[in-house]
Amino acid sequence: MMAGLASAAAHHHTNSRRDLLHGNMEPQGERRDNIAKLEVINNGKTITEAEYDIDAAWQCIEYYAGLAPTLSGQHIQLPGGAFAYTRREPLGVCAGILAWNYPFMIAAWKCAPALACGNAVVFKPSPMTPVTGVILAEIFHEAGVPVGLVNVVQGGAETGSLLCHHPNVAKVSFTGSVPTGKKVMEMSAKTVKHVTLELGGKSPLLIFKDCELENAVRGALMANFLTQGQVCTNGTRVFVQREIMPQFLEEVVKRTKAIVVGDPLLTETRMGGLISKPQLDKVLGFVAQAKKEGARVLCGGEPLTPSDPKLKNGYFMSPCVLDNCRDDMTCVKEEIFGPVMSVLPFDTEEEVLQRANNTTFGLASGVFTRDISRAHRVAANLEAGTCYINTYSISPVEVPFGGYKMSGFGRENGQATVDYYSQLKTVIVEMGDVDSLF
Ligand SMILES: NC(=O)C1=CN([C@@H]2O[C@H](COP(=O)(O)OP(=O)(O)OC[C@H]3O[C@@H](n4cnc5c(N)ncnc54)[C@H](O)[C@@H]3O)[C@@H](O)[C@H]2O)C=CC1
Ligand SMILES: NCCCC(=O)O
Repeated sequence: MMAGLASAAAHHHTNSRRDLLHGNMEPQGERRDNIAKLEVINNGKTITEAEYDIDAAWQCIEYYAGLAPTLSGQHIQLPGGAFAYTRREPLGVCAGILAWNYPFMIAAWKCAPALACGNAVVFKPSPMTPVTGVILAEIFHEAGVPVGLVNVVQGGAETGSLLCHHPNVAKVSFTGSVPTGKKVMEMSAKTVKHVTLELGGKSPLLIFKDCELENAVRGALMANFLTQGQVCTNGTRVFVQREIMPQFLEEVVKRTKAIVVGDPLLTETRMGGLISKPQLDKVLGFVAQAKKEGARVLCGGEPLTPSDPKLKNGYFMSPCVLDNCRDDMTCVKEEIFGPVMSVLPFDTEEEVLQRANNTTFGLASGVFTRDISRAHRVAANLEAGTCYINTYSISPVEVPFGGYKMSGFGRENGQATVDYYSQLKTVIVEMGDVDSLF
């Protein structure tokens, strides 16, 4: 199969990539609503968030469709009239191994730049969420993408491992946990594949006393409770300057308690069910461990059964705010991947920067302050691939997304991603006689 994909990629490269991507890719109206509903059923996130994800997916495809015709090389003049130029060429077959938290959107994040750079794609959704990735592939097909250029394989670890070992796969782009990411890198090393790893995080959110408190509270909620807290960039270590801790906690707890948890297909619902029973048990286990280590549960952290009988077998829990946290606690050190916010007091900028960076992760970070100098100084000093100033959790397609440290490497979205889905060929041209020592 991979040889066929490689030839599809070559054919695609010599045709107009922009035309392929510009074929009617935008799912509109009823279709967009249906994909969003399927995403809810697939994943458990709310319909409001799922609609956002579907829109973000086609924005990504539109963006790379626009970028495709701008890809170009460089002309370099050499002594004596000789010159060189570079060509940006595809890698070949790019494999995507996906997580379950953003099934449709992440499939688009992996396909769009790969296709724009002239590659073929084969991606594997998580076995927890196999549905909507297939729809994306169908949309590509309907839009005129040649057979063999975008492919979906279903399966779990074994299928993922086959992709990482396959000699005709040129690149693997992986989204998921750190332990699996390490395995993907190791397996891909055997055939020296290009690798992008989008892994986990334990991101810090720094809230200074001079912040606009209302926005800081909103930011902290967005940083913790989207998609039931199952978001890799989540700012789950919320450092709050001691002087404003009481007001901050009062507001955050009041609003966390007001989050409507329940049927994710209803537009008024703000939190749906977690992905699986094991995930729910794992998250509740983190809350239990936090209590044991001295954290105080200010709200939530309990399994929840919505009143609607059809939801009785769902994996719901009440969103949780933990106070009295210390940096050495398990809930502060490990990625929980559930709706659990840990709040920590701090006194000085220097101290909080040192504590914020004291982690092996480095995916995202955030700062709320009205002091513009502080904001940029803190952003420069935080060890993370993204730093939000006075906002959190947005991932516009125009902007590179990816990690530092054990949160991974390579980038998705933005122009920078072209570097990770293409390779440069240098062509050197002599205009005169060959200089020879022999
Ligand atoms: N930071 C993030 O974006 C994510 C973090 N997680 C964390 O990871 C934990 C485990 O969740 P999983 O879905 O099992 O994550 P995972 O990282 O094991 O799986 C992600 C993807 O990798 C595939 N995979 C698993 N083992 C593989 C292997 N040996 N070779 C190649 N592919 C393989 C899976 O089928 C899935 O498509 C969660 O509880 C959560 O804490 C999970 C998903 C996303
Ligand atoms: N805001 C996008 C996050 C994507 C991810 O969790 O993989």
